[in-house]
Amino acid sequence: MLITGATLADGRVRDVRIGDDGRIDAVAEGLDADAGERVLEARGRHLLPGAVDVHVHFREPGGSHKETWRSGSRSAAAGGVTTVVDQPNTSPPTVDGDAFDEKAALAAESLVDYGINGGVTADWDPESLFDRPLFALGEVFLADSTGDMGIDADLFADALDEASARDAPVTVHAEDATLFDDDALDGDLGGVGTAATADAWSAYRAADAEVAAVERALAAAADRDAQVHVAHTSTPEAVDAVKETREGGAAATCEVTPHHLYLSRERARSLGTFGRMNPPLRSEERREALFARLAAGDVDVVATDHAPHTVEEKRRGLVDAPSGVPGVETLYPLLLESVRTGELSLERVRDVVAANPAEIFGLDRKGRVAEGRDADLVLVDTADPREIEAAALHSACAWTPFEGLRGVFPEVTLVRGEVVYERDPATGAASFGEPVGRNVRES
Ligand SMILES: NC(=O)N[C@@H](CC(=O)O)C(=O)O
Ligand SMILES: [Zn+2]
Ligand SMILES: [Zn+2]
Repeated sequence: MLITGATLADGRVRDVRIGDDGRIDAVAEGLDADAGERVLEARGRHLLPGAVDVHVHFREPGGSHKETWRSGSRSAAAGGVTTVVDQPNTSPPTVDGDAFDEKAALAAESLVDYGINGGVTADWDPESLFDRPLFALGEVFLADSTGDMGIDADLFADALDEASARDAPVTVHAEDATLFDDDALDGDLGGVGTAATADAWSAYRAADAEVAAVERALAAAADRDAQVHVAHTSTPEAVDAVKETREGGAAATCEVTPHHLYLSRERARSLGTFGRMNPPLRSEERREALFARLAAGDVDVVATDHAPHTVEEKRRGLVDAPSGVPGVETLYPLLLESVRTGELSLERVRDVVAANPAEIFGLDRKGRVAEGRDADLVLVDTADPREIEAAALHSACAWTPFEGLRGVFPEVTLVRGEVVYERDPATGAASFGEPVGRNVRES
């Protein structure tokens, strides 16, 4: 295939040839189509690297009423995400080789490339996990979240040792449950769907509880020479702690989610229990400070923590509703809208969703539009925003916390040269390709 006249993230206008092996053959000017070669005319549109979303929950095995590998990967493809990394809090949890194999068989339904993370619980089996093409350890839960996989400091230290011995990164969910404010959940919470409910959750899983856990996790990892990636940092303080640790010479990176960048307690009042997630939404002041760090280049990765639950589940009262919001399909769209409005540079967005996660996790064929890399590509008209509406998205959970915000959505998404998603710009009609996804740790 030949893609002609595309604008790259750095502003260069180039033709891009994709070889039969699904890799980028050439990025150059003035390439001519070979006989029989498919040509994608891209003039006036941007060609970006497919996003590498290192934090999704596709729910299989065990939660297919919330999401499946098929529905989740369709949602990813429609949002320009070409690689996803699935987290271990499924049922059964991915804590040993058998559970890994069960998940890997289901992931064969994926339209996009994927990694499968291994989890840590009291009865995990590192030997059999690392025997498999494991992506990384994580998310290792330092407090309970969906799946109740919270572990103590000793087990976390063991996990760091096991990972460090094999040069495997460790993604950590850092909150300290001993610092949660139980009083926040007492009294009248105002009922389902009200501002009081979401506010109570944010007060309960307090910002300090995250910052303390992040600092401790960074220190424990540095002591053991382990590579640590802090998932979903919701506070500017935690982002700063990661940056300082890295400047001190340790291998530490942070990730921020779109919901912590675009929603806050003040902005998401109407979400009620639909706005409950871990770590929770913070104040508008903290959100702005987090966004400023993204713009300044202090955020390493933006990943979604795509955590679908059904509308029926999210409608339960504050204490019973599960934590988590979907987001894999709106990652690139929200960030590209911020490019359109001048808040972020396109190169920054490319780096935090594609180039950086690929580099941090050692995916040397992903994350860049360059010769020799996999042709995981997104074609998008960056001047054409649409209103985000759940009805037009593809997650099985059928709702979005970003309803009504604007997003810039892909027209075409390619995984190793195969078209996995195409949207007719005139009618908006979506069509999907075959499940070509592969485990990125298998060559
Ligand atoms: N973020 C969440 O609130 N929920 C996630 C788990 C997690 O990432 O902690 C889920 O799997 O539902
Ligand atoms: Zn988490
Ligand atoms: Zn998660």
